[in-house]
Amino acid sequence: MEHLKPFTTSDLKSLLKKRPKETKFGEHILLLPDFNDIYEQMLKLDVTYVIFGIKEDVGVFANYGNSGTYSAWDATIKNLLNVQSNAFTHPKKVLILGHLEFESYQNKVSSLNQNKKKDILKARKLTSKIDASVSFLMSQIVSAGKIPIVIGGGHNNAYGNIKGTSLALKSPVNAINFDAHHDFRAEEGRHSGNGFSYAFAEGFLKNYFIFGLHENYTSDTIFKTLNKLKAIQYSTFESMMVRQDTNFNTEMDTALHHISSKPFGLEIDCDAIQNIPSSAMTPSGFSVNKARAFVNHFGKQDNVAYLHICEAAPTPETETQVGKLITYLITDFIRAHENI
Ligand SMILES: N=CN[C@@H](CCC(=O)O)C(=O)O
Repeated sequence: MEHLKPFTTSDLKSLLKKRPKETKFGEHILLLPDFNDIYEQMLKLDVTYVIFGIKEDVGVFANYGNSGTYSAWDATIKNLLNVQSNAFTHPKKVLILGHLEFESYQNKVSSLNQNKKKDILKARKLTSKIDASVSFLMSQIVSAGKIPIVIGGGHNNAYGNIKGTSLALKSPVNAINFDAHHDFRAEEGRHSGNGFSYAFAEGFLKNYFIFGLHENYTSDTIFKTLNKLKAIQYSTFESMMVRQDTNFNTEMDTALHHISSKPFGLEIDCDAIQNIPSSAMTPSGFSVNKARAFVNHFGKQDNVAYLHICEAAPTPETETQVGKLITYLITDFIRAHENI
């Protein structure tokens, strides 16, 4: 498959840090022996989760955001492989597939200027090409009966995740989004701020819940749109964590009620977590432990169809912490789902 870079045994060897009397996660995960007909191979494998990365920040650029989401996969994989293999982490249930790489698009975008309208349009066209790869890979994994765990890239990739899952299941799907932003901007060409509006308009997304929307970053027009649509519900960060009109657990239950009657995507935007390097880093947001509790709550649902952790933008100084954060979220998800 074009753009898919396999994760190989030599990649594994170079990242795994073995230690006597310990067994690391990476010593028990599965890899594909070759990359011909990955669907057929996945079908035969006794794994539940297929992990892959998306190395891109084209969609964030196309939405005037700060780049860096390209690096989240590399930061994550070196950390994930080196956590412990034990009764809590379930590595034998995991296939590490590899990552989607868009080198020529990334190079192209590095020569574009966000202040030029025509350059933004070029980046939006490239984003829709990325959509095609993401949705195809997602549809292959979901059709093979597995749960994709998708790491990295901008939130534009929610579109490909939802579309691919919906095509595989031959039905629209629901989604829950832990996010400071609605990502329901106008259909003005694809970017990181309109993955859900495109998926909704095209009939791939049915019920959508935005959890922890920041009131300062949602326009009046968008609030009117969201309030008009029955299929969309939201709770704001301020209503839970500042004014305390409601609370985190009550809102998780409201959200669950809205989305869990059919297969749903679990979308975690790292810009909802306080002080995490991301495309829109925030000094006011949910704690890491709240994010972990959220993943646990939705990860343990029968109908969860995939997990996507996106928008983290690590630097060389922060990559260990970001990799560790994403690893906690991945293992929380697997642990919750295994204990259903
Ligand atoms: N949830 C993420 N959202 C996008 C868009 C934010 C916005 O459009 O305001 C991002 O940070 O890139």
